Amino acid sequence: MKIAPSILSADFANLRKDIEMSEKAGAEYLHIDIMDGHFVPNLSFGEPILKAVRPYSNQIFDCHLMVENPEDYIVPMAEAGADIIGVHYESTPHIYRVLQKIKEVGCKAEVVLNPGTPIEVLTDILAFVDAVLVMTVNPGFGGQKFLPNMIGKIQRLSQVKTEQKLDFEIEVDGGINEQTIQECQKAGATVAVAGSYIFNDSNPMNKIKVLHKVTGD
Ligand SMILES: O=C(CO)[C@@H](O)[C@H](O)COP(=O)(O)O
Ligand SMILES: [Fe+2]
Repeated sequence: MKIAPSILSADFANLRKDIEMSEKAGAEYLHIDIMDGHFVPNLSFGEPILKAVRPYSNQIFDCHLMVENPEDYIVPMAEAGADIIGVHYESTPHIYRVLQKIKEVGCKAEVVLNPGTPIEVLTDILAFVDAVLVMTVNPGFGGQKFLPNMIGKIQRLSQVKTEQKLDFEIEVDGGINEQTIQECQKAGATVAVAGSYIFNDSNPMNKIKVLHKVTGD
């Protein structure tokens, strides 16, 4: 499985060091949580941080937008170095337009679902997206407990993917550790975000390696 360390739980005073460590440990993605204090009840950081760290990593920059009016952030994120831009289905009445805009600027288009949003809302856009991010906690904060009900949702999404012979990534985000990552993988997830599990440990590099190891990489 591909691993996406979430810098929300990194040491902000030593961001470059943590990012370089995560690449050295073999993490394929770097997960960047952009929160505006409106769509979710928390503020994180914006594209200046992305721009500042971009020169120090060759990882795939996976930007998870938790903002209102996501269309306003697509061009700034792409210019700052995003590779994948994830937009919440719940954050716009025009999800298809926003996903189109992401592709127009040359990034991969990812749609994100809150725990309470069923996969059926994606029926008519699944063939268009590069990735679906299934939130396995309520968005807004790191360090929350994995919601086990989300396993059935990942399974159903994976089943649709197989039946329709589609090839989007299935990403999971929230409460991922060495147990929950294996349950998500069995259900069909292909990418896992992990924040507090990695960065709250005294040996974060080892934690990234453990996640790869338990998922067979
Ligand atoms: O998008 C989010 C939270 O809204 C995440 O990406 C968190 O950063 C994951 O943190 P952990 O649950 O792994 O601590
Ligand atoms: Fe996230």
